[in-house]
Amino acid sequence: MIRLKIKNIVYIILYALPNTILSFGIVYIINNVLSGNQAFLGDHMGIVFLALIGYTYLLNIVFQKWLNKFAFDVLYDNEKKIFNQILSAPMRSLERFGSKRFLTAVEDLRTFSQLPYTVTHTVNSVLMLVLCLVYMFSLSSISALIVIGLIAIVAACYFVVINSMSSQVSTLREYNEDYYQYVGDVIDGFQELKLSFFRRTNLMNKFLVPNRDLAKKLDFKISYIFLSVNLISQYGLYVVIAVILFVLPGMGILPRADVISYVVIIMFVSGPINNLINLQQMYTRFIVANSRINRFLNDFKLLANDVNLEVTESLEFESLVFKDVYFYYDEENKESFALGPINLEIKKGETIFIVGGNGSGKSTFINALTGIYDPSMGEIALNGKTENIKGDLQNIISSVFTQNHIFSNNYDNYKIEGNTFYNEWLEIMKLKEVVADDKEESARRGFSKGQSKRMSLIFALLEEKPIIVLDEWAADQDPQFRKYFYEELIPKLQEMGKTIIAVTHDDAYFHNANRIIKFDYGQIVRDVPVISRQELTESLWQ
Ligand SMILES: Nc1ncnc2c1ncn2[C@@H]1O[C@H](COP(=O)(O)OP(=O)(O)OP(=O)(O)O)[C@@H](O)[C@H]1O
Repeated sequence: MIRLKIKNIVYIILYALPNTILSFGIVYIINNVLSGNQAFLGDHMGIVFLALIGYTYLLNIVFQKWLNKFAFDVLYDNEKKIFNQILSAPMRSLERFGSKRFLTAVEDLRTFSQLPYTVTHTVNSVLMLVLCLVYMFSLSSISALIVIGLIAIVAACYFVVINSMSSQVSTLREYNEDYYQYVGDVIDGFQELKLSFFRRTNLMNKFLVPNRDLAKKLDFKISYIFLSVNLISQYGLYVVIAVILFVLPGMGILPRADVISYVVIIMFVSGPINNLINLQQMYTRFIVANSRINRFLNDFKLLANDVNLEVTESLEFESLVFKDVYFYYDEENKESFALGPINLEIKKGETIFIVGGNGSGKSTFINALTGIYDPSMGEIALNGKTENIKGDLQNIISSVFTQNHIFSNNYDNYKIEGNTFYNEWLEIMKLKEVVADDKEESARRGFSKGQSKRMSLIFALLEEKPIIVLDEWAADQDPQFRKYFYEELIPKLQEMGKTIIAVTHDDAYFHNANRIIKFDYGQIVRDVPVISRQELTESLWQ
């Protein structure tokens, strides 16, 4: 997800070099003034000193601006990318990997808001460290080597511990993914949870509490280790200072006169070293977040035929033909449920009821028909065309699914305000008293299940597509409205020239279709025209 281009590296170098020289100037002046170097005690040195501070400040501001832009590009562009990816991903990917992956990817991305702070501090700290080491070498190379050796030991201890942490940080994220699943269950299944004491306590005691306890333990362990390691670095520096004060001069390696410079340098560099150590945990988090986002982008990768599915022009519908179409939920496991072979032709203006027992494959068939599932085998021809028809299919079909959803905003191209068709259908759907006006917010308020299905059907009709697919639409309607739907609304939709494909269990109204297709074990076991009610019953159930 994050790739440093040559241009970015050049920017960092352009910032780092002058910043290094200026910062070095600051340390150099401090040291020389402290050691009483006459050349540095004039009045002008104060002005030079302040000027250096001013320049480094300005340089940092300019760099911060560039870095912030880079980080915000990464953050906000990837937010859009992740949204686009999830919207373009095949339904099967979402079903397979779970929608919580989307939530956690969005959260992982937020980690990168810390990127500018982390990078600036890292660059500054590394430079300061390098400069101070160079300065130490210029005073006494052997002492510098010993000090570097000591710092390297402290750093090595640190990195060993940190490296062992990334898998634990990753495990913590997995606990949090499960946690989000429970959050989703509480939001979506609140009623069911309210209804059952056992369900509530089991969710709490067997899932949420163990999950949060494990997460807390691990989070605490990770924070504790990070904290301990940070303390090692701080106290390690005191050890280094002790060596400079008491060991090196005693061994005659470091002249007494240079001890002050060494200590000042070490004190000066302790801030950057601590920074680098503290920032490591940010890098660990970045690495984990980056690899998780890459995994998300990879798992939900765009399928070529899902990209650029756009409405180009309104398309006439003539026929839809399935030729030996199969669909497997699990391609590897041939024992699992399979739809197919499906062979059928749907013609313009037909009213087809899809019937069959639970789990017989009706909804799976609807998903294949609407292009939501790609067939595993076989061919679907729309108006005789078989290549790249997915976009066309979606341009001619509107649908109300079993679990309909009324969006919080109007994401469609129609307007409902002042729309006579909309107002007319509010009357037809007997929603006029429920929805007082034709404002968007009135159409998107809370409804009863049956009312929300009626509203979804109005929205589907507003799309003005020739085929309308309804999955158990009438199941949530009261008996009166259900009768009204089959006996008046369906004929009205037929008059409008719609091709209707409706999944239904309402056998009392099967005769209101032109054709009944019955599924069993994923296959079409009956495909009968409706001639009379009597004949229909015989041909369907015998
Ligand atoms: N997302 C899925 N992943 C794996 N298997 C699935 C998935 N959705 C459905 N199935 C399986 O596919 C089979 C057909 O399910 P489908 O939902 O198409 O049946 P249906 O005829 O619509 O049933 P119902 O009348 O209960 O709505 C079932 O065995 C079901 O378990």
